[in-house]
Amino acid sequence: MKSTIIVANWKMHHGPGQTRRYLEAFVPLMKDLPVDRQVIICPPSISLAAALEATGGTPIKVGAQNVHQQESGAYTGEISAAMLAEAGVEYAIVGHSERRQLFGETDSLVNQKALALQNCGVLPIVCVGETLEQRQSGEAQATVRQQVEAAVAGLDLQRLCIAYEPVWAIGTGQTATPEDAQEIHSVVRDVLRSFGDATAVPVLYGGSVKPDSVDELMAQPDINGALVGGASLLVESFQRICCYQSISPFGRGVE
Ligand SMILES: O=C[C@H](O)COP(=O)(O)O
Repeated sequence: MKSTIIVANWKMHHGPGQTRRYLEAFVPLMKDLPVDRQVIICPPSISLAAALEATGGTPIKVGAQNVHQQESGAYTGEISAAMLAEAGVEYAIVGHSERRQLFGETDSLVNQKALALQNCGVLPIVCVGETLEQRQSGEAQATVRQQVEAAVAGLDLQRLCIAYEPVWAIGTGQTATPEDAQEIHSVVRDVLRSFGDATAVPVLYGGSVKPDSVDELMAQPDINGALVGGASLLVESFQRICCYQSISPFGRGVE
């Protein structure tokens, strides 16, 4: 796996036509992408085929935003991990806070989804993060620790990404300070150590990442990439995020 992972989560934006137009403009700009970077585009399910076609033969990968935990069955509107794999999708986000808050996804369900993905050769990007209330009551570390412990059980650490996304920073323009983000990332790393080779797992930061905040965030020793929502919707801002200039005195943390 590349040492820095930049993921675009388009959420419910960009249908197939817009996906094609975006990638026609974006893909050529990635010729200047530093070699240590992996860019992953996660469009809505209906745009996965368009994204796969537009990125075919390029280093850009495509990911889904969700998956169902069962192999198949009467689950109207759902998509299985095997279907994603068959289509050529290599990554999938699971446990995004919007799924947890709006669709009632629990830690246990997130774990089942991640296991289903790994069983089909799709790499899970597992999201964790505390709410504002939890942060203000001093429970940020404990919340994230518990989410990671539950999500990672039984998973192969060699084929996993974690994304730390403080809920209060998502879509608010209020990015965590690099120091606050680093503090939680080191907690994530600590939990991962109890499961195996913690250095194998890229830990991404998400929550109002913008072109002008990405450099400092990526300079933190335990931050190995970014999960970008709003700023990934426009080609120009996402290109600037992907091609950020590393100012890290540490180098990247993942080997
Ligand atoms: O998955 C992406 C995150 O929810 C961050 O979204 P945002 O960059 O719009 O805050």
